[in-house]
Amino acid sequence: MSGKTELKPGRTKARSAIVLAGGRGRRMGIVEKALLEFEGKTILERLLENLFRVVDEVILSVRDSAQKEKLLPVLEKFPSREIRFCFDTLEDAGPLEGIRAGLLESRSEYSFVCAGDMPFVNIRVVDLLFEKAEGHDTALPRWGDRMFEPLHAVYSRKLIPEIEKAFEIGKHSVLAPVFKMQDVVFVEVSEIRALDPELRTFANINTVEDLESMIGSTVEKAKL
Ligand SMILES: Nc1nc2c(ncn2[C@@H]2O[C@H](COP(=O)(O)OP(=O)(O)OP(=O)(O)O)[C@@H](O)[C@H]2O)c(=O)[nH]1
Ligand SMILES: [Mg+2]
Repeated sequence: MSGKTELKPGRTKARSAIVLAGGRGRRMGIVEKALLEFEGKTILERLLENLFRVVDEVILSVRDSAQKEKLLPVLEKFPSREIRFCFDTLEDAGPLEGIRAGLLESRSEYSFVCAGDMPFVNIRVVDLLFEKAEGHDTALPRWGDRMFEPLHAVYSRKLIPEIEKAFEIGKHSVLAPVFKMQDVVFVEVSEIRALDPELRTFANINTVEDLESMIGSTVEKAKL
């Protein structure tokens, strides 16, 4: 473990992050959303910069090696960081397959999972989720009774067998295996708001207009 992270320099337990990037960005017209660029940086570069302030390694969960090649140039900006790729086994099975591959690759008991189309992930919120998850199975943000943020949560490795079981019975929703775990800690959005008043940490970009309205300027689409 590097021990170089900013928020908890003396931390002894390794932390990983899994960035899901294997989607096809269909709503945007098939683009690599992680490579959308604004104010001189891609979403992926922003995410890596932020995440490495609180985790020791980042796993990029992609669909295949062709996609890996497209993301590789961003990694050149992080020469001393531990960044690895993992690949889907099931094709087009959605984020749950990406999470499974990521957790299998992770060297830590706990991993923060986020979507690769979240440009504003807040490291203090990530740190809070790791703290809440410690000694439990997951820390899952919750809005009121029914809405959750399963693509912005900390999971223990115990999720892997639950994902396998979900696939066996044809379930692909991320929440299905999460709710099979015994000890889920819910983190209320009101608590997260204290660290990130506008809750930008959860913002994900599904259309170019989403992003342009958030940043108030135009966005460059990466060519495929
Ligand atoms: N590894 C992996 N990641 C995925 C897969 N499907 C979606 N994701 C990722 O999960 C996150 C949430 O997915 P969506 O917002 O639906 O993204 P998307 O699938 O690229 O976009 P649409 O095609 O427009 O639905 C994104 O970061 C995706 O890259 C998949 O099959 N494998
Ligand atoms: Mg999305």
